[in-house]
Amino acid sequence: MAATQKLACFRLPPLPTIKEIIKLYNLRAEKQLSQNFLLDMRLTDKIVRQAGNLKDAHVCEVGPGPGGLTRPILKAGAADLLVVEKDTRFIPGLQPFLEHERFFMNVCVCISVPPNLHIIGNLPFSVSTPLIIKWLEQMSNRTGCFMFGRTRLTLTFQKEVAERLTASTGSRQRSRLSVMAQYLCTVKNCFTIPGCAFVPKPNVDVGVVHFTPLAQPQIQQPFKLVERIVKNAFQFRRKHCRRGLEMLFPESQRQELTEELLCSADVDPTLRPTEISISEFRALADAYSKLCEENQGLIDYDFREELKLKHQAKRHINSKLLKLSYSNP
Ligand SMILES: C[S@@+](CC[C@H](N)C(=O)[O-])C[C@H]1O[C@@H](n2cnc3c(N)ncnc32)[C@H](O)[C@@H]1O
Repeated sequence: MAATQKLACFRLPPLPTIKEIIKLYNLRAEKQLSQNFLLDMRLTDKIVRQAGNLKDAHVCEVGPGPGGLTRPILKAGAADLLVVEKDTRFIPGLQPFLEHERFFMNVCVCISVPPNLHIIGNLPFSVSTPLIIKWLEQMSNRTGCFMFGRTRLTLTFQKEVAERLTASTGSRQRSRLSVMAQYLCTVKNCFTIPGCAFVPKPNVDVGVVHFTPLAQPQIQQPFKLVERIVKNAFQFRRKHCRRGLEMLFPESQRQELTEELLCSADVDPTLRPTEISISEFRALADAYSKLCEENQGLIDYDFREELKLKHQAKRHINSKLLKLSYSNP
C-alpha cells in the first residue's frame, strides 16, 4: 500500500491532449500537405492495435503530424520509434510525450538489426499509394526496411484503394494493386474510418490495411517482371486477358508468342483480368520469363514505343508525299 502511494507521488503530470498540442503550437492543417488529423484517441488506439504486439518492437511511423498515432505506439511498449515527418512544425509538439514516455526519437535512418520491426502511418493518399508500391518492390528484393525480415505495415488508404488491395480473384474491385500486394503479403482490410472522424474532414472514407510479408512470395520472379505482366493483363479490364497480354510482344511475333505464353502457362485466354488467380499469374510470369530468355530484347519491349515509331514513320511518309504533290502540280 505504502509503495503504491509512493509511486503515485512520483507520477509525471498528465500529457496534453492532441487537441491541446494543436492549439498550443498553432498547428493548423496545411491543405497543400493533405493534412487531416485524427483526434479521437479510441480510433488511433484501434489503428495501432491492428499492428499486433508492439512490446519491444522497433517502429517507424510515417507522417505522425501532431502525434495521434505516436502516443498509442509508445504506450504499446515499442522499444524505439523513428518518426518521419515532412512538416517540421510538428517536432516541438511531438517532443514532450516522446520524453514523457521515456522513449527516444531515433533520428538515424539505419536501425540496428530489428527482429520485430513495424511501419505504421496515416499518410495523405497521394503519398501512401505510391509508397506502398515502393515498399512492395523493396519487400520483393529484401531491401530497405525488409532487409531485416518480414517487416509488417499498418497503413491508411482511401477506402476504395483499401478494398482494391484486399480484393479476391473474380471480385469487382480486383486490380493490379490486389495482385501486386497479395503475391507478396497477407493483406487484411481491418476497418473503415468515416471521413467525419478527421479534422478537417476529407471527402472520402478511410480504410486501415495491415500487410504481413509472406515467408516466400507466391511468384518467384523479379518484381519488375511481375509488374509488367500484371500491368499488361489489366490494360483492357473488360476484355479477355489475351487482349492485354499480347501487348507484351512486338507486332511481328505477337500472335505466335501470345499463343506460346498462354499455352505454357495453361491460362484460359478468355478469362477477364479480374478472374486470373495468383497461381495463374505465377504461371504467366514463369512462362514470360522463359520467353524473355529465349528472345533477346523482349524484356525491354514497349508497345507504346513501337506505336510511336510507326506514327512517326507514317507522318514522315505523308509529309514527303505532300511535298511531292506540291512540286508536281
Ligand atoms: C493525414 S495527416 C495524419 C497525421 C497524423 N498521423 C494523424 O493521424 O492525425 C498526414 C501527415 O503526413 C505528413 N506527410 C505528408 N507527406 C509526407 C511525406 N512525404 N513524408 C512524411 N510525412 C509526410 C503530413 O505533414 C501530415 O502530418
